[in-house]
Amino acid sequence: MIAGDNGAVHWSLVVPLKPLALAKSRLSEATGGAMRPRFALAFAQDTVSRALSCRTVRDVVVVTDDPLAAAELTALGARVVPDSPGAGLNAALAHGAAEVRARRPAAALAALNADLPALRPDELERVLAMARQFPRAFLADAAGIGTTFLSAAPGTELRPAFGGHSRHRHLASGAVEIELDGVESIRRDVDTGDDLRAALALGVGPRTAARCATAPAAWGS
Ligand SMILES: Nc1nc2c(ncn2[C@@H]2O[C@H](COP(=O)(O)OP(=O)(O)OP(=O)(O)O)[C@@H](O)[C@H]2O)c(=O)[nH]1
Ligand SMILES: C=C(OP(=O)(O)O)C(=O)O
Repeated sequence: MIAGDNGAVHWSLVVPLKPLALAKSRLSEATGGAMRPRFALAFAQDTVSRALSCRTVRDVVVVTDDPLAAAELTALGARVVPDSPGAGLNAALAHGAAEVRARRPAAALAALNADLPALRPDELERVLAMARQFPRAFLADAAGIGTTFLSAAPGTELRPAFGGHSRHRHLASGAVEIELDGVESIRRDVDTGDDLRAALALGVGPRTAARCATAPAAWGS
């Protein structure tokens, strides 16, 4: 386990991101098809930028084949690796986790969705502090059906089972559910227009706010 000066674990986060032209398909109705990739990029930029600002986050590895997202997220300080398995979300996460452990076998790592534009660093710090107490731990999404965060302590495989009703699958796999009050920003993934309105109510990062400001009537911003 890598510990900082004050004994805090330093985490590697693995963030999966679909090619922007395909990402956030359920948002099309709310944003229009032409704008949807830009929203998907803004969500990822706000997620990665705020995750990188956490004191206990050592690095963020983004798994994506999208060239624009790769350039923009590299500029923010992320390390981008291609989605070489090309076999969906869980294969991409396993690949990202293997990339982290190839460099640092004793890394504490966690998967984090790229669609958390309201992410607050203080809330992520609390989730990470709780997660370090368990071999594997996860946070359910705001709906209580899916998952937005899954961690693996050093020496433990991530074994991601994201997609659809993943909360149940992660519980069944033995991962511990993190039940903390006041971490809504990490649970608020954005799939639909209603999700985006909920994220805006929590307070989104600057790139998502700027994107919503181009259509204030739709988002009330
Ligand atoms: N690298 C990679 N990331 C993926 C893949 N599928 C989903 N993701 C990412 O996994 C996270 C959770 O996925 P979803 O919430 O379903 O996002 P999405 O697939 O863009 O949304 P929909 O098109 O509406 O299903 C998001 O950060 C996605 O970009 C994949 O095949 N490869
Ligand atoms: C990927 C997931 O769900 P969604 O596609 O609904 O965000 C999940 O919650 O595991």
